[in-house]
Amino acid sequence: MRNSCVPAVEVAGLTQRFGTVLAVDRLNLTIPPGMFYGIVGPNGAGKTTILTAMCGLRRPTAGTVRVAGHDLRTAREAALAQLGVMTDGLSLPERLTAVEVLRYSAGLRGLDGGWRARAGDLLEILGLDAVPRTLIVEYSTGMRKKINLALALLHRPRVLVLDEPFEAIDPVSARSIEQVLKQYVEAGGTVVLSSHIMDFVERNCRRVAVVAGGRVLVEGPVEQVAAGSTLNERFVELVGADPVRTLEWLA
Ligand SMILES: Nc1ncnc2c1ncn2[C@@H]1O[C@H](COP(=O)(O)OP(=O)(O)OP(=O)(O)O)[C@@H](O)[C@H]1O
Repeated sequence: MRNSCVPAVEVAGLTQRFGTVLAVDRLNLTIPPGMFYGIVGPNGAGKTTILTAMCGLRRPTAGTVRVAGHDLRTAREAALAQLGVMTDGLSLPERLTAVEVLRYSAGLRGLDGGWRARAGDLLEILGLDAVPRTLIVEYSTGMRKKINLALALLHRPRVLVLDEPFEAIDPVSARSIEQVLKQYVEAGGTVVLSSHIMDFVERNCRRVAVVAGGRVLVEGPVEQVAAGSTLNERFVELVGADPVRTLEWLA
């Protein structure tokens, strides 16, 4: 049985330096299980860096990350077993087809035969079943995103970490992915995602963290963070948007 008291993800004092750049600054986040959680922020805010540390893809300068109670430093294997990850930085076996990649991943993870039915469902929902012979190397950006999502879900992880899941995804596929994520959360899974699509975050996420300069500006239930405006308006207000001066040379 899943322990509903243990946070799905707990980030404490997370700090990431890249030379002189302080990308994440002593960040704390606690994400309860069964949560649809959004991280938003302007370009360069630190979202990808936070999610990368959350998935154990980079060892942070300081701080700890626990996934379903397992510390990524001291119980890495147990923590990673709970995670499904979709981020652009992951490399794929380029000379395989979608089914072959999924079979390869199922083998690496030692999954039982149930993976085949799940793979079939995922490929159908994501529209990748229409190109069964296409190699990954021939995939478009959006198709790569979709196969990464299928790989992230194949082993039925407890926590799904998605960096910009809708970037380069067409609107029809985006709707399918949104429905899959909703089902996943309804079934008790936790989604943590970064996005610039405020409508999506407002529609689906129960809690949101607005980050800038590697720090959390505000965090809480989406309606509370939006504080009577749309999330988009509140975001602009929090992050600060200077008026754009007139560019005479455009005339
Ligand atoms: N590998 C790296 N080496 C050096 N600096 C990095 C590296 N990765 C990120 N940074 C810097 O860290 C800061 C945070 O970057 P990050 O990619 O996490 O932001 P982001 O919020 O995901 O931005 P975006 O919305 O544009 O994707 C930026 O100043 C960026 O230049």
